[in-house]
Amino acid sequence: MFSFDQIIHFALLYSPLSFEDISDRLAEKHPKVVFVLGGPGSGKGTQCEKIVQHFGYTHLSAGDLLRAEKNSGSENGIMIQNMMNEGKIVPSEVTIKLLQKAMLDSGNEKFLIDGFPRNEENRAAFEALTKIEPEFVLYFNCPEKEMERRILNRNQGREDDNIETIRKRFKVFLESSLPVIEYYKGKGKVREIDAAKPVEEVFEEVKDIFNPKVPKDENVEGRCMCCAIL
Ligand SMILES: Nc1ncnc2c1ncn2[C@@H]1O[C@H](COP(=O)(O)OP(=O)(O)OP(=O)(O)O)[C@@H](O)[C@H]1O
Ligand SMILES: Nc1ccn([C@@H]2O[C@H](COP(=O)(O)O)[C@@H](O)[C@H]2O)c(=O)n1
Ligand SMILES: [Mg+2]
Repeated sequence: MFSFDQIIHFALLYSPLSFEDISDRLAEKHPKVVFVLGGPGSGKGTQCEKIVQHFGYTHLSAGDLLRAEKNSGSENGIMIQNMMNEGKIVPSEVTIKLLQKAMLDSGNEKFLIDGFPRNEENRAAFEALTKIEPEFVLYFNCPEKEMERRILNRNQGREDDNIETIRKRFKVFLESSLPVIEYYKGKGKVREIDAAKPVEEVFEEVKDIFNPKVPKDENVEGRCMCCAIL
């Protein structure tokens, strides 16, 4: 037998549901979304895997979804391949539809959306179509030289992990993605992390964000529980 989520998945794949239909179904789930941003190679995917293990989120990488769509032989495949090879940002409606499908498919309500929104068009379109406001934005800040070193050592067979495309991706990050981070800074939503440190040290900082320590109440410190309550 198929689960409710599987039925929704097939319905989305094989019927021309509008953005409004998909958005309504998603809104019913009241999803909790964290955007995960940072330059190419800053460690977004690496840290997302760890957050999933510790905090029960579903990780959705916009880049991974686009790569899967390209490989599926979809009508958008060639366009996605060309954009990725140039480090350019794929039109928002393509990426948002993939994200929405994946969110409905997951059966979860907590999502790490990695590598999205990548530009102002992504941000505004997602907000308009889904009406979802992120809980916060996790920003992995890392020097370009370190990101370049990491990507060139990644060895995952990604076609865009070559020095020519890497430089283009850095340029797009500076020109189009940083302004999105600034936008969310203006709303007090950015949690910035020093991503140049080793993986486990970065994750220590990440954990504090997802699992904030309860601050000690100075007035209560040093008193017994009954005095503290009084
Ligand atoms: N803190 C770290 N220190 C050293 N290497 C790291 C660190 N974090 C990730 N890496 C390595 O750097 C490479 C890039 O990491 P990852 O794929 O997580 O980056 P990303 O931000 O998702 O990149 P992209 O935007 O290109 O998808 C991987 O090979 C990963 O193992
Ligand atoms: N919102 C997005 C995210 C990604 N892309 C394209 O995918 C490439 C790889 O992305 P990663 O996050 O996996 O590095 C990226 O360079 C873009 O071409 C996109 O178009 N829109
Ligand atoms: Mg990644």
